[in-house]
Amino acid sequence: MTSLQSRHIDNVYSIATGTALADPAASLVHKSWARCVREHGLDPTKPSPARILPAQEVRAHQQQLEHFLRAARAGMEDIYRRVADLGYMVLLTDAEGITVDYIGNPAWDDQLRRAGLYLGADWNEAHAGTCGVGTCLVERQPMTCHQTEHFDATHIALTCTTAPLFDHSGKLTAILDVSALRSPEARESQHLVRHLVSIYARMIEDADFLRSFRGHWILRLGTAYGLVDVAGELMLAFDEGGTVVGANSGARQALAENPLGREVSQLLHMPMDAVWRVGNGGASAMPFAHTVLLPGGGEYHASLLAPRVRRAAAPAPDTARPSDRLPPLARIAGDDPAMQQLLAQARRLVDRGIHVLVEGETGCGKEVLARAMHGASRRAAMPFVAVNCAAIPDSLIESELFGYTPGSFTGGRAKGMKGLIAQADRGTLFLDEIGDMPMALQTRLLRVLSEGEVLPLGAESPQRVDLAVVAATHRDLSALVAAGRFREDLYYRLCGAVLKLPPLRARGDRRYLIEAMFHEEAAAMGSAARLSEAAMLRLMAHDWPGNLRELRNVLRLALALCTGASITPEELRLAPHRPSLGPCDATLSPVDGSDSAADATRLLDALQRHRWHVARAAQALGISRATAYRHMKRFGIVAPQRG
Ligand SMILES: Nc1ncnc2c1ncn2[C@@H]1O[C@H](COP(=O)(O)OP(=O)(O)OP(=O)(O)O)[C@@H](O)[C@H]1O
Repeated sequence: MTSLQSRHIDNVYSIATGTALADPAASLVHKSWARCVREHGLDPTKPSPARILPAQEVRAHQQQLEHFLRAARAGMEDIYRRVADLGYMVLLTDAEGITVDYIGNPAWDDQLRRAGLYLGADWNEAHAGTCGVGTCLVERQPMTCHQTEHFDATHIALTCTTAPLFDHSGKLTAILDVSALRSPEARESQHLVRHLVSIYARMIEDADFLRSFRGHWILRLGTAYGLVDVAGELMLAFDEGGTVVGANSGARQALAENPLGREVSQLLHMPMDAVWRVGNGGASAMPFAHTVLLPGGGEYHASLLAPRVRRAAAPAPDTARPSDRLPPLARIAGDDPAMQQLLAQARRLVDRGIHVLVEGETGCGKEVLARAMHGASRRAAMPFVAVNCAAIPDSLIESELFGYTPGSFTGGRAKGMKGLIAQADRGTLFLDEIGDMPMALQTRLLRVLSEGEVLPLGAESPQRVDLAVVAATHRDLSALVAAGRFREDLYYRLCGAVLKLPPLRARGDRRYLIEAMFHEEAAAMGSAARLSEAAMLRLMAHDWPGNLRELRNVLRLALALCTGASITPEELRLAPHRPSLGPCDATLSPVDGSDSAADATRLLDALQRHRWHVARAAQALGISRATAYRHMKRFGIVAPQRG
């Protein structure tokens, strides 16, 4: 033992046992010395050699951190390149203090191994005494343990600088350590190393964070505008519903409260559409950067990273607009406040086992909303089955919905048929025009919803079904209940939550809708035509009724007729606003006689022009097929017999 080691042992002994006064400046170290003696039962007079675990045990520790080690390795190699010439080596331990990776100069292999700066070395304070790794594990903050600050006299030649690494939930996962066998005596010589270790610890954490949440949306916030895309200091990962599922160290520190499970919009005090627009570029002059003020103070620039796993699996076509990358629900509206409120509500309902009723005028996007809720849910990969209760003749609706067993139904298929309800099992059942469902079937549907079982016609035992149900109506269902035409118990069962979709005339995001529909129509037609700004302005200013289908038809027609590179206002066939063939219910919304006559003529005319193809005629009129059928019934229009 050298005289330096003897003096060191005396010093540690007197401070750790309280016979000498601890130095407040070295309080972290002196606190640890006391801990080593009192809690870990270590004896400073008996230095012990470094403990290296056998290879098999090391592998078990490495396996626990398998994915993390890959991200860490890249960071370790990078930092090693910077410090190798100065005589340092780099090691990484797990949360128990076991060295799971290391990089050092192979020429010093023996010395490094003896000193414990080696793979498998156990640097837990309980065994190794005060040291960079062990004490950092206790204190959870970057630190330097320089030479005689070590507890064990074996280690007093070393200098070790460490920083803790945390996972997305704040759990300590590893310690990054940069150590040297020899170093200048002055502790200050390690300042720069300390900065480097802290920076690389954050970089490794963030690389691991980005890897872990590559299937999620990641909002990055940084104080330097030009750097936020490459190095967001704060990162929040969230799902399509806007719920935070991960936060990096920077975000956890800046946000004070635990962000996990909170809604990103609440946390940052910004509406969800503003969060999506960060990724979308919005109308901002700075396409990818937006400013966010954190509740606790501090102004940050933001950038939004879309999920990369899904994009790799289904690459977006070149023609995709930025909004095509948005989650399903965010895609259906622009910055209309009422729509944003409705979408926030819809997001909260997804995957909650609550049946949803969507109310809105005909053609205002009820099915589009239902599909988006399905797309945003855990059921997205399962079927979305849309049933238009008004379009299926009363005589068929029962067998279509519930299915039937072989031979149970005259005129049915020999093999029987799986009903639409069973087809929607584990997915979403969309019941459009629910107000048109016959009373007898309402009773059967109620049983499906309350018992989660469906009984096909002719079957003896029911089948279990797991359904998310979205029902839609353009009628006032509560009035139908009051009129005794809709079962009250079914009404309450269906409207676990009611979403009221505004009509087109009330929407303030027309530019967004027009762009979205134009893009879809142009892509479907393979057209490269653009919509001129003048045409866009004309469309935005038009006195639209409630129906989005009419808008789509105008765009489709303009694209079909367009001969140049862009569509001019003159190429838009905009009908003057007139009452369209609207809801049709004699008791609830009586239609004035003259309008009825005009409606009947227009409907007949459209049906004849489209050779009695009801769907096409309905499309030309801007109404749904179901609405067309209802009006046909109402006016007594019957298709001529074929053949
Ligand atoms: N957010 C949207 N973006 C683009 N197109 C939309 C959007 N919402 C609705 N549409 C279009 O408007 C038309 C009508 O939408 P949808 O069928 O969802 O309405 P609906 O209310 O279910 O109609 P109905 O009452 O007739 O059943 C469709 O062509 C649809 O693609």
